[in-house]
Amino acid sequence: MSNKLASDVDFKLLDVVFVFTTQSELFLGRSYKLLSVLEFNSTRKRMSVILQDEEGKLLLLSKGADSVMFERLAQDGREFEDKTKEQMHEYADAGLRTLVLAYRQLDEEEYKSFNEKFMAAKNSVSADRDEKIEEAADSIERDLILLGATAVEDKLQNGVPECIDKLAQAGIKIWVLTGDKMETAINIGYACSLLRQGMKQIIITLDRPEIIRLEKGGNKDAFAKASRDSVIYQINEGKKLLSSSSTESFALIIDGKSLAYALEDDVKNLFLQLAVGCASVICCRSSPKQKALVTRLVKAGTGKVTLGIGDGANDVGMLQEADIGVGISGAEGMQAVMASDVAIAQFRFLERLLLVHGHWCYQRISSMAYASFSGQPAYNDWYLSLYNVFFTSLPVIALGVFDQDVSARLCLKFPMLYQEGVQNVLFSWLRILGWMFNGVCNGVMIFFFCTTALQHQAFRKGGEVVDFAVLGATMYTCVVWVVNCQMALSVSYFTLIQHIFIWGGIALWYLFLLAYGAITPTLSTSAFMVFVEGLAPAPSYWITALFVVVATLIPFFTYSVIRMRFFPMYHNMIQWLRFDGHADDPEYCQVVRQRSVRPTTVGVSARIDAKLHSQPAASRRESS
Ligand SMILES: Nc1ncnc2c1ncn2[C@@H]1O[C@H](COP(=O)(O)OP(=O)(O)OP(=O)(O)O)[C@@H](O)[C@H]1O
Ligand SMILES: [Mg+2]
Repeated sequence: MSNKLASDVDFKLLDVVFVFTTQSELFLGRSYKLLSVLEFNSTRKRMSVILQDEEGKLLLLSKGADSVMFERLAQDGREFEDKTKEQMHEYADAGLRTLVLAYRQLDEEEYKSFNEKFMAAKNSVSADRDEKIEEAADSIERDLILLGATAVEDKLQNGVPECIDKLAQAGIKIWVLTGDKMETAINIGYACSLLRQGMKQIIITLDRPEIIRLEKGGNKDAFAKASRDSVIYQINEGKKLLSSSSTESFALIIDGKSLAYALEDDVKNLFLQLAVGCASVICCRSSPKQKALVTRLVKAGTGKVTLGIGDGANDVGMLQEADIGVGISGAEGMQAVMASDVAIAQFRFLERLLLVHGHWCYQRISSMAYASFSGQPAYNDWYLSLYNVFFTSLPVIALGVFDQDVSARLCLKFPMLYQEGVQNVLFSWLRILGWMFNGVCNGVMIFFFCTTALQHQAFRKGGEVVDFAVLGATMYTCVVWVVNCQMALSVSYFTLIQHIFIWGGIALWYLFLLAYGAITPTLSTSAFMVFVEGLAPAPSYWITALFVVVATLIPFFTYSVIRMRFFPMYHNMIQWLRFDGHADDPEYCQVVRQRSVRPTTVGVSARIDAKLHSQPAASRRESS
């Protein structure tokens, strides 16, 4: 970095320039006592110190951005104003970062009253401490005498233009939000190829003669109104220009003062429309808050995903507002890195971060979205172990041992039913796969219903949201209910044992939760007190369980009903006899018999059948 001083700076300056290091020790044979430091921040855009020299003279020395320093000069302190401005333009055009230097002599009284105010502000612990300090500082940093300007070369990091080029090719829109002066920002825009010759620049600025005249006039209201109108007018002009040509590409450059008006509620959408239509957008002299507001505007206004990248404390708001904040660690301290989601060491690494890792992650997450690469089971280990043992096994055993789809009497009455076994219609692969499919569907439904029902809201009265243990236990409750209820739906013949097993299995789950949750947390881990303190007092647990269970049962229930009603198997038809009370209606029984899996060829019934068949078709139809 090279430090250059503006050439016409009064040589008195040499005495003061170096005092900006915080030591109060001596330079050029003089010693100064450092009395106060008015710190820099990106909103103030300036920094001052108050010194006392050997003769006891009090000096306030300030340095800062041109936009704030020039308006703080005294009427008689502007001797070098035009010359300095001219030279600063030159420096900024060359891409250098400029600072304006100014000073003022203070008298004892003034310093004393300032110091009291300043110390009180610094020592205050109220929420408006910063505003108080700012106010105190503001009151003394006035009526300054211009000394000159410095210019510092602020080099782009390696590989920035190439990186930006790659990102642009990837279809990413790039906005530059900087605290720098407009000329410097434009120059840097060229250096990193965001701007190029032949691109039409739409510049929105309040650096216009009529506005400056009003500002000097001192009527604040008139000035604010004129500024606002001017910004709206310029935005509208820009939009007209934009719509007049579809082939040219445009760059929008806006300074901080105009941005303040452009971000007002009723103007911001207009501004966004203009900005979105431009190929590049550069916001200069923006404060940290404006950086954050612009990011929010883009995020909310376009619905696009935003990424903020920055290295300084002035980027923290923006990094936190953006969907993804990337901090660059380096010369400007650690604030940006600490506020970021991802930290990198150099800007150019962003290329690899997005184009390589971004792509891979996207592709991986698309197939892993819900587990997020985690092998964490949703259920406590003991829930899983006891699933087959206590909560769901007994009804299955009861079904396997006791179930009767058709009563003994009907089995005997319709011997053809036996053919279902001989022809093995019930043990088909399709049926087995169908049951598996049913299981998977139920699992998926329970998971997604429960997570969506519970995820984004307060779970209990106190406003607590669900944690993993509560979510797991809720899902498990639904699983136990669904499995047992499906069992109840599949059972054709209820005995007391079936009832005890099915409803007992469900009751056992709650008893288990109570008992297991009551033992020490070292053993019960995530289930500790989960029912007593977590689930039971929360109405949302009971409501969720009720609705999820009913909803999950609907597909199975619908399937069973449709199957039974429209595509009955032979035993289903016989079951109907029981339900419809047709069991003793000989004609109906005859119809059922005729629908059997295979026609009978020998025996008494076959003889009757054969006889029926040999009758004329018309009378047969009658008899049916
Ligand atoms: N230590 C300082 N003392 C006085 N003025 C400063 C100091 N640092 C920066 N400035 C002035 O304040 C302005 C704003 O600084 P800020 O840190 O917000 O942004 P920046 O560093 O210029 O740009 P970027 O946003 O790209 O980091 C600078 O352009 C400069 O003119
Ligand atoms: Mg900076």
